[in-house]
Amino acid sequence: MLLLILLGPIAAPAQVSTISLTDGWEYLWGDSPIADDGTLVWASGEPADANWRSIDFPSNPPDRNGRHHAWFRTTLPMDGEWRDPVLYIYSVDLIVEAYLEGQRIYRYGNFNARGEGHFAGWPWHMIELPQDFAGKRLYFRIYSNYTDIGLWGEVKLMEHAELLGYLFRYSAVDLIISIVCLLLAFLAAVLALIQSGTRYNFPPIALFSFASGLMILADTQVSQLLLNIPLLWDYLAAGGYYTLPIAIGLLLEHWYTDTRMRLIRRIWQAHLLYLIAALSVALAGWVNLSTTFPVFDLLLVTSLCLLMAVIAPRLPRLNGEQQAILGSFALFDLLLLADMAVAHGLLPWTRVPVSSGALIFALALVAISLREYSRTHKELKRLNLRLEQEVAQRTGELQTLVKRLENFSYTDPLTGLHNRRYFNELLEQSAAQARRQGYSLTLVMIDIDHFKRINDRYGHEAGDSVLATIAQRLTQYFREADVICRLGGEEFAVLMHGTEAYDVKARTEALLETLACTIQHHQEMPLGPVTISCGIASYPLHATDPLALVGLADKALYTAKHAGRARTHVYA
Ligand SMILES: Nc1nc2c(ncn2[C@@H]2O[C@H](COP(=O)(O)OP(=O)(O)OP(=O)(O)O)[C@@H](O)[C@H]2O)c(=O)[nH]1
Repeated sequence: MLLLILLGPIAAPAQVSTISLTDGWEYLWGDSPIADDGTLVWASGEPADANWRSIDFPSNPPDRNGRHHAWFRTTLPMDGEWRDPVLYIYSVDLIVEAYLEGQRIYRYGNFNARGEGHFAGWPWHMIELPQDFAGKRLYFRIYSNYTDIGLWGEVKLMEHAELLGYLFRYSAVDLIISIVCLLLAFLAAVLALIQSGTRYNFPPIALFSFASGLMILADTQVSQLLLNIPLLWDYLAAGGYYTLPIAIGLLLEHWYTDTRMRLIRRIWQAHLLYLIAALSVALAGWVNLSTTFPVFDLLLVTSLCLLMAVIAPRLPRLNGEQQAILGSFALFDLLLLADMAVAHGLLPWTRVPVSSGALIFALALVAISLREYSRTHKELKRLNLRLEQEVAQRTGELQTLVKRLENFSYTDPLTGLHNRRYFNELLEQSAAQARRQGYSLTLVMIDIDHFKRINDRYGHEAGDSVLATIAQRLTQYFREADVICRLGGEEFAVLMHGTEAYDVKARTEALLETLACTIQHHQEMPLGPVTISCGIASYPLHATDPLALVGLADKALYTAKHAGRARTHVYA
């Protein structure tokens, strides 16, 4: 788009010293007789002068009546000084020979002995003229089995050096538009690959942009400078042109779900069939490529009328985007029809800006498709966000669950105290800290005396109840900083930070006294007093390694048991 804007002023046709050959044309139906010396009699004009009739432009004289030969002539103007003069012709239907006063100066296509030949493409023509051409008669011998016969578009006299500039000025915009269309086709094809199932699907857009880009490029006059094979360019132009209704049909098809969809499908299928058939028979040499164009034009006009008849009643019910697509499509159609009318001589010759129509249509499609794409993208983003929130919420719930599970794995279910696993980990950590920071650590091992008897006498449930009560007592009795664990069975451990064994001994003895005075109950049944024995060991008083405290406190507990139970013993 930027290039288009920048090249706008350059592309505007500048005033060059050209002369349009619009006056003094004459025509003659048929082909010239051949003189004894092999020259064409009409090329020098004299014997048949009386039969020449005047015509506004050397194309399609009246009363053709199926004839395939026509001659045209004019007298070259006298004005101006010329250094390297050439005659530029926009196009010729179909093959041509040019003579300047009997001398053949140009030929395009091959004439056989009967003066006939095959279609060789529709390029522009440049005929070099001698410097002294002024006032001389110029003759054109034309053969055409096409609907048109003669020269086409414009015939201009200009300096050789000016011709390229002239062609470029008229082709630059088309060249850029064709590149833009091909680029759009590439982008749409990429989007079609990565994004499927949107309302405005990208494959027909890619096809349309590619077909129109190809058609515009092939029709651009400078394309002949890139590759001088006119017939190839005409095949490419035909391929692009014939593909356009297929792409449009594919695009419109999925707006409908009823019988109209089938009609649109039939239309694009008919065009696909025509594309294949026309190019095949032309390539096989059964017909000239040129003759496939008028048939296609007829088919296209019919298809456009049908499409419009299908779409028009539904127009008010279409959304804004669909209306925009149809608006640009209608504009493009009008330009195509205008170009067709010019090509068939129904309108005076002019350069119809078909390429701009194609560009507007392709850009409208792409803009709308990208909007749709970004809408889908936003929706996806919203869904993603919701998903992330849900995942975060679930993760939070999961973390709570994990925490609870962790608690379970560190808690003794009967007493609610920490279990042996917790004790082991705590001891490891506390030992490391005590070593590093040099504070003391005391471990008290507590075991209920003759617990087996309680179980045996009152039952297991009563035993459980005693365990829970003792645990409760321990919790109440020791400080919050002291960690009480049930190591298993009727054995408990209390780990105390920053305390010495003998301070702790006094505390445990006070506990023993309290317990000795307490009658335990189970379901209001008195069980009698329950006593405990304690073994105490301290770091660094008794061990150089805090981890050794378990063994030492155990030994002290063993001593307390052997000494008669219901007592506390400090490791010695
Ligand atoms: N009710 C109940 N009994 C348990 C539990 N865990 C262990 N026991 C019982 O506790 C008793 C422990 O008995 P012993 O190891 O002989 O010890 P004791 O009878 O207390 O004897 P001393 O420790 O020498 O005073 C066993 O009968 C175990 O079955 C428990 O969770 N609940």
